[in-house]
Amino acid sequence: MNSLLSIKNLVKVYGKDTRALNGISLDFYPGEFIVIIGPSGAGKSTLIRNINRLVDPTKGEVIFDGQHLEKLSGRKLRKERSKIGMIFQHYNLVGRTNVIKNVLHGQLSNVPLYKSLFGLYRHEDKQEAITLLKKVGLEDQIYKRADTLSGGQMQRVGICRAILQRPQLLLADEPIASLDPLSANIVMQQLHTISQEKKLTCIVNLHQVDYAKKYATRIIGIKKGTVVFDGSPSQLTDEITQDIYEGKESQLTLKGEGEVVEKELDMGGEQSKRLAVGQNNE
Ligand SMILES: Nc1ncnc2c1ncn2[C@@H]1O[C@H](COP(=O)(O)OP(=O)(O)OP(=O)(O)O)[C@@H](O)[C@H]1O
Repeated sequence: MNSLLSIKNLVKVYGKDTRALNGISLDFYPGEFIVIIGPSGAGKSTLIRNINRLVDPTKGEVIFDGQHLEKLSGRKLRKERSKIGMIFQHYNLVGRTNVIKNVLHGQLSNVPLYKSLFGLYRHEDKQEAITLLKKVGLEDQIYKRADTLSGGQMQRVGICRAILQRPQLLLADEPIASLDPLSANIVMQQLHTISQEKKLTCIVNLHQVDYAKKYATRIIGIKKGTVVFDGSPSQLTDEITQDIYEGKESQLTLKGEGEVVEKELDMGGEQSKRLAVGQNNE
């Protein structure tokens, strides 16, 4: 099967020396529900944000639907981006606007500006927005202002908005991190159900390993900007999980040419150790 998204030797360095991604290569296939796990600072958000170019890669390739996204800009980039839906931790809704209009914003890239300004959305889009909102149990909230909803309800609106965009790929950056356990479970369940129904490829960053095991078709473990696990939920043993999360929180920094230094953040900040650097690392 051809991959929908292929990432090759992706490196991201923030500022002068914060190395968030350390040369990641991955292929993602149609219909996969992938959960990315890893400790805080591992590079999960950076990886997701490099895919849709919310963050620009320092080096490497992001090939989506046959296009090199790292090389695109302007209209071409916007066109490819419109095929990638995004769900954010803090929902990113327009609070003073009602729920259905927030969902219809998902279609903005396909609607001429003057139409969106006057709220002239296509009938079929409105119908689909209502169907989606009913599906996630928000039929009574359709005309309420978004900022009157609970966090869990807001995230379900976020899911509907991303789906109405009719994407090929759905990215979710810690979609349940701000929710209570009950709301988190509902949101994960609905995200999983809808993306499986629509046969969407979904990449989700999560801190909760139990949800990863429950919903993912494939789990990727990231540690210090490197893939340390890539397999099925049943292959993710307690030992491997412990290995991914064990150790002190640390940050990779660049020192001079080709030398990476790992700084242990919880040891007063100053204790560093030199790492062996492979051929592919910069
Ligand atoms: N905009 C930024 N500017 C500078 N450094 C950044 C920026 N964003 C992230 N970083 C750094 O890059 C590294 C990876 O961060 P990232 O947010 O991708 O990790 P994460 O695994 O998503 O963490 P968390 O689970 O806590 O959100 C960290 O060392 C972080 O401090």
